Amino acid sequence: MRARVAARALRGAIAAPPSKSMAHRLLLCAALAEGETVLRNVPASKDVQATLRGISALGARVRRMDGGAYSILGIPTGTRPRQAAIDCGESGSTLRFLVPVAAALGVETTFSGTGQLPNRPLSPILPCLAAGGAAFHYENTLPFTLGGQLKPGRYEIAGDVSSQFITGLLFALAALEGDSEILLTTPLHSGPYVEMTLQAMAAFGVRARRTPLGWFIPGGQRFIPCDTAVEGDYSGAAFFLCAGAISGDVTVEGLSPLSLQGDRAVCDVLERWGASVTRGRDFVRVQSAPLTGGPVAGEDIPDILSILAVTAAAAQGETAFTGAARLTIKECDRLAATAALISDLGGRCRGEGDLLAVEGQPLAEGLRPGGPAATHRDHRMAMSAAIAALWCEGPVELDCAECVEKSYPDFFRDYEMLGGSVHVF
Ligand SMILES: O=C(O)C1=C[C@@H](OP(=O)(O)O)[C@@H](O)[C@H](O)C1
Ligand SMILES: C=C(OP(=O)(O)O)C(=O)O
Repeated sequence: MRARVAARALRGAIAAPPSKSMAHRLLLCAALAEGETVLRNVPASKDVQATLRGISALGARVRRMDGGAYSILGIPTGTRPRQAAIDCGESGSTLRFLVPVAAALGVETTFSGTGQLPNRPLSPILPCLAAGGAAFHYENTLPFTLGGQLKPGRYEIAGDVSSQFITGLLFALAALEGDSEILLTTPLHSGPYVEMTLQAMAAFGVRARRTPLGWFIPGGQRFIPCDTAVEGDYSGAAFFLCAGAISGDVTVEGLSPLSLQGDRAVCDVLERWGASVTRGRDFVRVQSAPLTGGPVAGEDIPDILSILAVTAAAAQGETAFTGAARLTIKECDRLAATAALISDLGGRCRGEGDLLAVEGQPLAEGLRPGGPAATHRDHRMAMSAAIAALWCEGPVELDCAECVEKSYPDFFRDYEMLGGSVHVF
C-alpha cells in the first residue's frame, strides 16, 4: 500500500501510543509470574502481537479484555510445554528477549521471523547460552531451534551490539533458582532500555543489582503478578514532537516526565536546537521556532536518530549524530536509508561509519522538492518520510504505508488529526 502525504504544519493534540518497549517487558514478566496479571493500555502493534504469540506458545494463558487490556496467566511451573514454535514476525525484541527465556524455561523452541529479522544479529548471545546449558544449531538465519536448560552462573556478553540480549538475559536469569551474574565485555549502548527492563522487573517484585561490569541477579526470586498499565511511548511520540519543532504546534498527551525511556531525550535535543518545549505532568508540547542544529550522541537513542535527522534538515547549520553505526542492523540499514531519504527529497545528508551528518536549511530559506521516498518497509523510515513532507513543496510518496503497524498502527490517523493530508493508494 502506497501513501501520498502532505502537510504545511501540524497542529493540535494527540494521545501518545503505548510504549512498545515497555509492553514487551511487562508481558514477559507477566508470563514468568505465577498467577494472573492484568495489563492495560497494551499496544495493538504487530511487534507486541508477536510477543503475545510468543508467551502463549510457551504456556502463558492470554485473554483479551475490553479497551486494550489483557489478562495473562503466567506459565505454570509443572505443566510447561516440552516444545514450542514462535513466529517473531519482524520483532527483534521478541526474538532476543524470548531466546534466553525459552532456554531458562527448558522449552525446546523453534524461532522464525520475517522481513530483515532473520538477518539481524543473534550470534553475540549464543556462546554464553551454550556455556550456560542451552543446545542449538544456528546457521546465521531463522528459523532455528534452541533446546537444553539454562543454569545459573556467569554470563559474558558484548554490550554494544544490542542491549536486547542483556534484557533477555536479565529476565531469564531472574527466573532461575541460583544466583547469576552478567559481565559486559564491551561498553553498554542503548543503556536506558536496560533500565526499563529493571523497572519492569521491579514492578513484579524482582531485582537485579548493578555491579562495576554488569549485573548480579539473585536466584530463587518470584515474579509477583500485578495490575498495571503500559506508559506512553516517547519513541513514537518523537515523530510528532519533531513535527511541532519543524512547523506547527503539537501536544502529545500521556507522556510521563519521569519515564526511563531514553527516547525522552527528543525533548532535550529539540529544546537545544531552539524549539519551544513545554513538559507537563502528563504531556509534552512542542512549538516551532527557528532551529539551529548541533551535535547529538546517538549511542543510547537509535530509534529517534532518523526523525531527528529529518528535523535537522530544516535547521540552520550542520548536525552530526555519532553512534549511528548501530542503525545499520535495524529493520533496514537505517543509516543508509536516512541519508538517502533526506537526499532524495532534496535535502543534504550523509551516513558514513559511525556518523550521520545533516546539512540543514531553515524553512524560511525555501522548501525542498519532495517526491518519492523509499521506506525499505521500515516503520521508522515511513514515519520519518511523512514528517519530512513538512519541509517539502510537493507531496511525499511512500512506497509502503502499512509498515507503520510494526510500532504505531494509528500513525496516519494521528497525522490527519493534526492537519496533515494522507491519500492511500
Ligand atoms: O529493548 C528495546 O525495547 C529496544 C532496544 C533498542 O535496540 P538495541 O538495544 O538493539 O539498540 C531499540 O532500537 C529497539 O527498538 C527497542
Ligand atoms: C528496532 C526496532 O525494534 P526491534 O529491534 O524490536 O525490531 C524499532 O522498533 O525500531
